[in-house]
Amino acid sequence: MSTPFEQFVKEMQEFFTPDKVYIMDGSEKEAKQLAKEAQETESDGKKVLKELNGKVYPNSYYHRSNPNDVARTEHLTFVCTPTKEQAGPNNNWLDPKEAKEKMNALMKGSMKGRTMYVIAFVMGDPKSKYAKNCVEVTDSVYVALSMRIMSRVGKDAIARIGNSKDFFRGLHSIGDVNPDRRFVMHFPQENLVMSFGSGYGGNALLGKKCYSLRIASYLGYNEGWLAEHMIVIGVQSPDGKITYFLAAFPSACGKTNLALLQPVFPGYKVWTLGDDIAWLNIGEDGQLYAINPEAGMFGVAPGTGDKTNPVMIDTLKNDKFFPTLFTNTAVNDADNSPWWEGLSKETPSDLTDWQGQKYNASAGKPAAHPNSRFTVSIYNCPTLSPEYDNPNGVPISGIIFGGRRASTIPLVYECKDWNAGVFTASIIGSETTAAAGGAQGVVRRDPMAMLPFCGYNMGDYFQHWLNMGKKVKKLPKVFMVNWFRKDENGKFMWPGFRDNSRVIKWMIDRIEGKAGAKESEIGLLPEEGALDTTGLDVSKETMDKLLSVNKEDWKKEVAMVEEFYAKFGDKIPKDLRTHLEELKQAVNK
Ligand SMILES: Nc1nc2c(ncn2[C@@H]2O[C@H](COP(=O)(O)OP(=O)(O)OP(=O)(O)O)[C@@H](O)[C@H]2O)c(=O)[nH]1
Ligand SMILES: O=C([O-])CC(=O)C(=O)O
Ligand SMILES: [Mn+2]
Repeated sequence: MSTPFEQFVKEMQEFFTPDKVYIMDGSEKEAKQLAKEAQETESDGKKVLKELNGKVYPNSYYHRSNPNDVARTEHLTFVCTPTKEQAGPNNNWLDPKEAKEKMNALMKGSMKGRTMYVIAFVMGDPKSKYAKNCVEVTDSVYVALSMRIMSRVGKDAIARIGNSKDFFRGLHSIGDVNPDRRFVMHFPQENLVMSFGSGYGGNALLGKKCYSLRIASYLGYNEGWLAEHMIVIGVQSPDGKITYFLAAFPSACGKTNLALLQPVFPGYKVWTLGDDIAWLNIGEDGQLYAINPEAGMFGVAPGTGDKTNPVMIDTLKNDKFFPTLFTNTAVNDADNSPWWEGLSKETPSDLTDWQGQKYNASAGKPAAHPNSRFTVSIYNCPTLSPEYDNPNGVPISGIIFGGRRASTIPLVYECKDWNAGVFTASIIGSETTAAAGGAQGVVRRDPMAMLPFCGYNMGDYFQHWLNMGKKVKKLPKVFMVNWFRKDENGKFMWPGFRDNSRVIKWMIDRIEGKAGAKESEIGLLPEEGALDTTGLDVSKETMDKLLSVNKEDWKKEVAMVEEFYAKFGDKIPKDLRTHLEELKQAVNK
């Protein structure tokens, strides 16, 4: 008798008709073999991987994708629930039967002439009761290697699945990378995703956004937990105490940077647990606990440098885990190493750009794609928390929400209580970034930084957040931040990056009841002098502006929120409507 896993592999082989089937064991030896294969394999007119200079970044390989396939494609991403209402206005919807017919027509036989890689993986530590079993099949060796970095792949996963039928099924085929034949279809009720026509992270590494956020959020809704677009960090203060935080910012708005933060104050240290996804459960003691289901980081390269994020540079230079991938960066031909804007002050003279052309700086375009990324194991991170693979996760004392906003949102404020925090998170607005295709810099609502990732109706999701608050014993404090406010000349007013530790320090002091706050229309702002600006090169006037509430701006904000809420009709919980009404009155007074 074959196991359900073996039966699934057989079914997939019959469906995709690849020339070869390869079941990954997850070993380093195998990864080296796959990297070799990738350097010999042609896909979309070029070799899948090119080896980079191992003396600069150990175990590093370069991948250049099709220029039409460099980011998530939200307009081609669907949640296929029995009814449209279940998916909600936050998702594109297609009837599951129709979606399958569409995908079957594209995917049947699509692996002819290729190898089908079978990736059994666990999201979360295999010892954890919160971890989930998954299988992805793909015809992309780049995806297979990326999944090895991002999750726990191979033998242990196959053993954990055992004779169970209960595992996520992810079907991925890169097809001919034609955007007209590209779709990412989610079937939450069947624990299934079908993805065709893209090799890009969020579209193709199905354990990431597709499973650990869209499908998992739906599971969490039914099972009483939360799957969130959040980092997990422990912040150690001089007395040795570690305070655990979650932080949710929309894509390309600073999560990875905060996750690897090097504080400016002596005696403070950030311990990294996760940089993109957190699963939140209520522990036996009634507290909120978080695990990071991932095992790697798929991070934005531009802007990452010695000054902004020295810990990430050390991570990329670590030789612990094989391999590290660089996708759509530029290449410095002087030493065959990856390069991107912000890595060094000077642009190297001998660059090949992300599209494989000799770089000409005078054309005014960046050499690396704005959404170029590295894929690196979290075990390479020198600040990895010893609690990272604690099967119970870590107890959370603070939740930070944020967005990218040139105006309106102060540098930081605290929400009065849990429900005010849920309300504040539900109205987050953020300027769109290069992490998703389409126009950039447009303010849109992105509640909890989950707009593109919530696998069900966001009205129900807000209610689920409120319900969780009723069950958690010692509720975390909730904060809102904005690192991206700009002055009249379009310059960032706050230096950001390492200086963000100043804001975190205030939060710890608030949690401990040591720092002051003053009431405002939107929540609690740091009291005069409560935010430590020692050694900071920002004028008092700028600081005051950063911590101010402009009622005219907020009137416009409220109007945008009303418009957003209206899309959900009576699915918006009453409590959130009341909060909105109160905010409206406060800013109109
Ligand atoms: N001005 C400013 N830029 C920042 C700050 N933190 C991060 N950035 C920049 O914002 C971009 C995205 O940052 P990341 O930390 O990679 O974003 P992320 O939230 O992890 O993104 P995803 O992986 O897409 O979910 C990078 O170009 C960073 O250099 C900050 O405090 N201030
Ligand atoms: O996986 C991805 O697509 C990259 C990412 O973190 C995001 O877009 O939020
Ligand atoms: Mn993300």
